[in-house]
Formats: sequence, structure tokens, C-alpha cells
Amino acid sequence: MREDDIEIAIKVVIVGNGGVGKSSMIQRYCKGIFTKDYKKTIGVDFLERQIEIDGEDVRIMLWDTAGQEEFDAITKAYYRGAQACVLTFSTTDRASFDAIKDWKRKVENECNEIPTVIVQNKIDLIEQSVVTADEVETLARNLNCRLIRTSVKEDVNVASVFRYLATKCHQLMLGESCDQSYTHAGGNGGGSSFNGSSSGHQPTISAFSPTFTKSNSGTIVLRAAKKSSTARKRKIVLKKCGIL
Ligand SMILES: Nc1nc2c(ncn2[C@@H]2O[C@H](COP(=O)(O)OP(=O)(O)OP(=O)(O)O)[C@@H](O)[C@H]2O)c(=O)[nH]1
Repeated sequence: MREDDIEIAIKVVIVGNGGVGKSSMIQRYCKGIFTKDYKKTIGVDFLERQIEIDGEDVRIMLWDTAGQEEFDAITKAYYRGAQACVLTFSTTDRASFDAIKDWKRKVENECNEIPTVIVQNKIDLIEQSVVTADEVETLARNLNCRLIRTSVKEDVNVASVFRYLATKCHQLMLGESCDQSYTHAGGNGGGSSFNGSSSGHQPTISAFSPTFTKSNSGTIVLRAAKKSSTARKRKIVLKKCGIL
């Protein structure tokens, strides 16, 4: 393999109870589509998308795991080697919220601590919500995870989830101090834009604001890896992380 062909790849696992919108989220992010039909994921599925972080091409490999307990034995094998995790629950499904702690534990059993985001999906159904904003924010704080509220259906904040995680992983790969800022979920609940600030207090990314706009933070770069002066940097990066 030539030096120029080397790229950064990040494995992200998406977990959560059945029906919360994991497959839909991945489809939305990688293919730009949304379907109303529910097709239970059997075992594990996989899609990827390439974005640019700090001028580097980063390939995000999204592992969609079945939410049903019957597939636990199969899916946990796929958590191994994951560098980031999305813990997903649905605004209209109380059990899926209550299960978030268990999902975090299951992933940590295989991967230790990795950058993790709690995603409250189906925020378009906020009027049918079975969780309060406070309890969700408290859970995120207690679990030391960033909270992002999304609507896969309306394409709100989906790109922010993966850009945030990819940025965190990229920082870790570069050996920059990660300052643990990914672990905070504040409670202001306003706006939907991604805030890459590295200060200690990280606001929740939310779609609650009535003036929210669709997130455009994911820059899709559908082209071959650049042959540029970043090659040397890539080499350094790859000493610190695995190529998937
Ligand atoms: N209203 C609304 N419906 C959604 C949203 N995201 C997903 N859905 C719907 O929720 C249902 C379940 O979505 P899936 O993506 O299949 O759920 P899953 O988490 O992958 O389910 P498993 O494969 O069983 O683990 C589908 O009918 C989707 O259309 C959303 O943001 N809003």
C-alpha cells in the first residue's frame, strides 16, 4: 500500500433497543433517505461515509446492531474494536430510555471507555414524549456522555452526532488532550448546531428550539483521498490507531 492510500477509519457502533431508529439514522446519514417502514435488523449491518475533519479525510464506518435481546450474543462480538459509540433511545419509548445504562455497560464490556453520545431520537414526536428533558439531561450527565436530540425523520442533528464523534476520535488519534469535553451534556436545550468548543461545558445539541434549522455540519467528501502534504501526518496518526 502506498503512503497516499492510507486513510483514517473510525468504527462507530450504534446501539439501543429495537425500533428506536438506529437503522434509520445510519440510512439517513449514509444514503440521505428515510423510510417509514420498520424492518427489524437481524444481527448486524454496516454502512460508511467519508467526511473531512481538520483537512483530513476520515472514513466513518457505522455498525448497525440489532436492538432485540435475542441477538445480543451475535452483536456484542461486533462491538470489539469500536472507537466510538451511539447510545440511542426513542422519545416515545420509555423502556428504551431506561435501557441506556445497560447498553453502555454492554459496549464497555467489549471496548472499555470510548467517546460516546446519547441520542434521543424521534424528537419530532416531542408532544408524545414519555421522558422529561430534565431526566434525560441528568442521565447524560451521570453517564458522562454528550446528549444530542435528533429527528431522523426530519433530518435534524443526525450529521452532528457523527461529526462530533469523528472529531473526538480524530483528536484522540492525534494524541491531543481530549480534555474529556465529550463527556458533558449541559442543559440549555437550545439550537441545533454543532458546537466544537473544547471548553469544559458543552451544551446539549437539541432540536427543542422552535427556530431550529436542519444541521448541515457533515461535509460529505466523495472523492479519493488527497495526495497532499498531510501524508506525513497520516503516518503519525496511524501509529496511534488501528486501520480497520
Ligand atoms: N417519527 C419518527 N419515526 C422514526 C424516526 N426514526 C426512525 N423512525 C421510525 O421508527 C421505526 C423503527 O426504526 P428503525 O430504524 O428500523 O429502528 P431500529 O432501532 O434500527 O430497530 P431494530 O432493527 O429492531 O434494532 C421505523 O418505522 C422508522 O421509520 C424519527 O426520527 N421520527
